[in-house]
Amino acid sequence: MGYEVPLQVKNLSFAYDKQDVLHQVEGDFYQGTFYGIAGPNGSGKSTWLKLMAGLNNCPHNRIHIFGQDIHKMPRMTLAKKISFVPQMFNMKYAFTVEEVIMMGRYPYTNRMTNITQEDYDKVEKTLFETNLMSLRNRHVNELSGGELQRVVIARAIAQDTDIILLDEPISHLDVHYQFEIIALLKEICRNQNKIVISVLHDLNITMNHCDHIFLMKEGRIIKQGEPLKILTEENIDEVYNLKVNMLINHDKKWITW
Ligand SMILES: Nc1ncnc2c1ncn2[C@@H]1O[C@H](COP(=O)(O)OP(=O)(O)OP(=O)(O)O)[C@@H](O)[C@H]1O
Repeated sequence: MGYEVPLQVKNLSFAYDKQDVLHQVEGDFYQGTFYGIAGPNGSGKSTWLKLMAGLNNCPHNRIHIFGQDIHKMPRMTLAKKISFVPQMFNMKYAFTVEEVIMMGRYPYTNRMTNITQEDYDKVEKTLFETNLMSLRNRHVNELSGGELQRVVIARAIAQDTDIILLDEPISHLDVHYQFEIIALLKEICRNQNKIVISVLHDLNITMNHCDHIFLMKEGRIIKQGEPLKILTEENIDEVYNLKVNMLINHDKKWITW
């Protein structure tokens, strides 16, 4: 089936039981582009991301991935197209870091019964890229929150999908790893031509690193576009009810309050 937009969301509304949470959300997503979704708590960011990940029961004909309705895609086909890094995760079992990253290869290994050299190579490369070599044999239930977060991001990278969705991926990371993970996501996005979509609360990171952002409020997209045009003092006041100042210094922009 033909398509013009690799990932397309059209007129998407969604409710949990009787509570309407998303209202006519729309977005076109292209490869090689890093997208941010920002907005206040409870504005529907995670719900939208979960619908795009196929985790919530998506209405028919609202999300198309390479021309196919996500609603009709078999789970394993979807798992080769989209990886998802959730906001909350707990790892109760004593798997090693390396084993958890290998779990990202699940869609390619006939449910882990046929792990090939390609899968081992991919895991090795991911361990290196995400700076997790020194932790590879550690048990994930004994890691710090930040270390675990890097492992879950690494698992998504090893899954090698066209689309990577992340829900606040840097919230537990110190500034060094925040920088490293954002730089890695941008590099993967550019060099491997992926669509990366991340919910981000840090407006300065969103401003300086995303190519395109969606600003949400109460289940609606209020504005979308290039960060510098969207994260204006007026728009931030409208969406967050907060007076901020914008400082622009050469190629860096800072929002302060
Ligand atoms: N599983 C659920 N069942 C019922 N209501 C839910 C569920 N998940 C979220 N909600 C509600 O839907 C609304 C949007 O939640 P959502 O998690 O999508 O917002 P968010 O913008 O990601 O918020 P945050 O920034 O706090 O993570 C909220 O009112 C929330 O209480």
